[in-house]
Amino acid sequence: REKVQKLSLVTERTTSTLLSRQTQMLCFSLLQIPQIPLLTQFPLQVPLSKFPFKALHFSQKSSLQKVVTKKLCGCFSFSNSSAFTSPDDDFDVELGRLLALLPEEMRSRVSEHPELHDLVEVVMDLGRRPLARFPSGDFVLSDCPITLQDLEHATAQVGDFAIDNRAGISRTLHRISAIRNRKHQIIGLTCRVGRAIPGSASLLRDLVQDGASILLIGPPGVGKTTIIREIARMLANDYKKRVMIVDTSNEIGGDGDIPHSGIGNARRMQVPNSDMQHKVLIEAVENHMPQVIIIDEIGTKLEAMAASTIAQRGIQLVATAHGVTIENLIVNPSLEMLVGGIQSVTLGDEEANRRGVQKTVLERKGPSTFSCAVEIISKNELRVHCSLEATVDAILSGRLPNVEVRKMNSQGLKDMVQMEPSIDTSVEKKDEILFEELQMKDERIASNEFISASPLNEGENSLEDETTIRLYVYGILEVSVIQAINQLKMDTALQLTDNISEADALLALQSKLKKNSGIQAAAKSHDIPIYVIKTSSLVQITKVIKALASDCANGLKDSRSEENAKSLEKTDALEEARIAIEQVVIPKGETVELLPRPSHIILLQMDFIQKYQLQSEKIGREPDVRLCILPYQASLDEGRKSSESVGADSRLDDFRGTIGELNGSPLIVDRLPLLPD
Ligand SMILES: Nc1ncnc2c1ncn2[C@@H]1O[C@H](COP(=O)(O)OP(=O)(O)OP(=O)(O)O)[C@@H](O)[C@H]1O
Repeated sequence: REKVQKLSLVTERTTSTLLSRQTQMLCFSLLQIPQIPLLTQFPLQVPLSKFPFKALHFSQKSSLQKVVTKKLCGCFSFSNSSAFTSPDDDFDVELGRLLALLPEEMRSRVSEHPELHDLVEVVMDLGRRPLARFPSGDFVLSDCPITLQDLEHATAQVGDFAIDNRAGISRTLHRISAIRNRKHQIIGLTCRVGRAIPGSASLLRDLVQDGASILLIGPPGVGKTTIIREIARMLANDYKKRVMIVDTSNEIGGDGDIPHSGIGNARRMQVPNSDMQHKVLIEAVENHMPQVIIIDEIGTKLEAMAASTIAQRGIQLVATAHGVTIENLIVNPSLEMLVGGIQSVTLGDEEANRRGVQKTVLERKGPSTFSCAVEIISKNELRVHCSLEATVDAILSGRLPNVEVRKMNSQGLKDMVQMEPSIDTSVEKKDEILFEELQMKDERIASNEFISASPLNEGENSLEDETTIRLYVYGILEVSVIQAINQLKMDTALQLTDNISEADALLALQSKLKKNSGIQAAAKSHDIPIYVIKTSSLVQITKVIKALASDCANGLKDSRSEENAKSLEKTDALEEARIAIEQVVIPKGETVELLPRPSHIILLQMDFIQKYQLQSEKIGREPDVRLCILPYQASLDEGRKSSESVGADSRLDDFRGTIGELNGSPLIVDRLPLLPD
């Protein structure tokens, strides 16, 4: 009822008969905009019969308010119209100037779009259908392809295109970028809607206020210029700083010689062409005594050097650069200077050992140009590195940097999450982890290498502490692995070992492992599962350790323990056979009966005995089946065949005779066989 009463106030000055249903809707909507009380104070000079609304269909209240305001500003003249203006009104007028570049049909299509106020760009390419880009997606503005006349109509209304093929519309923030053919004729236009958005930098207010030099990084179109413009305004108006914008493409301060109100009291220097940006930067410092310098798009080494020089003079610097993360800058030879420069340092043996790293490491060369950096993820989310130097150092040493994730919630309030260097839990995929479990081959068991090792001790050790996983690391910095283990709070459950034979798992860098067949063979012979990562980043290491831990929880450790126990039994059985042969069968020519063993171990013992060219026989019934080593020479081919032909329940005396009959070989060994090497 209250609203209806207000409505009557609004309509009081009009003739009620002129109020169509739509007009009533409009007036009703006006009640929701803050300027509505003012409206009644202004005599309307245009009869409402000329009211231009055909229909109103707006999805969002805010859009509705803006459109209504704009329509009123555009269609009526008020005796004191300046009292009625607001930033929204200004924007609507500016948006109108961009839309004026478009042919009539396109203009009306885009004007009717419910997301008009969020319009990002209009794209016009010769011979193609024009597109309007909204945050929600692209929208075809006309089925008629763009003609040369359409392009000429648009370009005639904008300023001159500079060497970077960008132009603007005077006293607006829009950016018109041209695509040319080989004859330099314009055949395409990207018309970017520029807008000053108060509050777009509020997530960074604390840093701005503290006088931090801030580098904003983000991909094209993410909103860097919009934020930097607001920072310029904030510093100049709210903190009363002397701010100078070096405005290379006139994007921050808008086209024309009078800067846009969006930059507040900040001053702006134009740049004749982008190659001159670094010179204008220095000139700004030398001639205009700024406390703050704002630069959009540092892209070349010269610009980076100029920025670095300015920072050294104690001037607060706020700049943008293309890229997604700090790593992108570190690996960019033109821009690495912004993060302090990177150099390769060779450490002495002692220092490398102390740090637990390779001898050649990457280090930051000097102080970074900016004190902090901000990765712009989206218009509402930023990743803030409060100490850029600490971040760079962390990245270079393979650690995760400290980062604050700042978000704007739906109420426009700041949400802040402090991220300690930790695991990237969003990436749980195991696909980058190549897990390979290598099987022990039985033939290795009978090898001399196996026998000459001291597996009994190893077995004892591995059974000592069943809960601790021992990890052998190859090709990866041990400090990084230790850091990952500590982050996962697994330092008691997982320990590194230098001895591959006592390891439960091998963690290796894929490229390094491929080149070292020795390590692969060692892992095979010790039956160690191999976990491989492609890069030795902390995130990868952390993921692989989590995978290892989960495999262990699912039985790797148990199976390893079983394997160890099995391996121990095999070793024991072979050692028993060796001692029997070397101390009794050969020197004394006597038969030795071995201990009962499982059938697969008995097979290994038979193979082993065969290497001494001796005969052996199985005796007893399950579970007491055992071997007898006979002091008879056997041919390698026949040994096992002959022995297997004998029933397990035969008695020793029986198969002595049987063997004699089968082979017809002498019962007494007349020559000692050669011992294995
Ligand atoms: N907070 C915001 N809310 C709504 N629109 C925004 C916001 N920030 C930026 N925009 C819009 O997004 C578009 C791209 O913004 P802007 O030009 O600032 O991006 P940029 O990162 O500087 O792009 P480029 O790297 O191509 O210069 C513009 O149309 C701008 O008006």
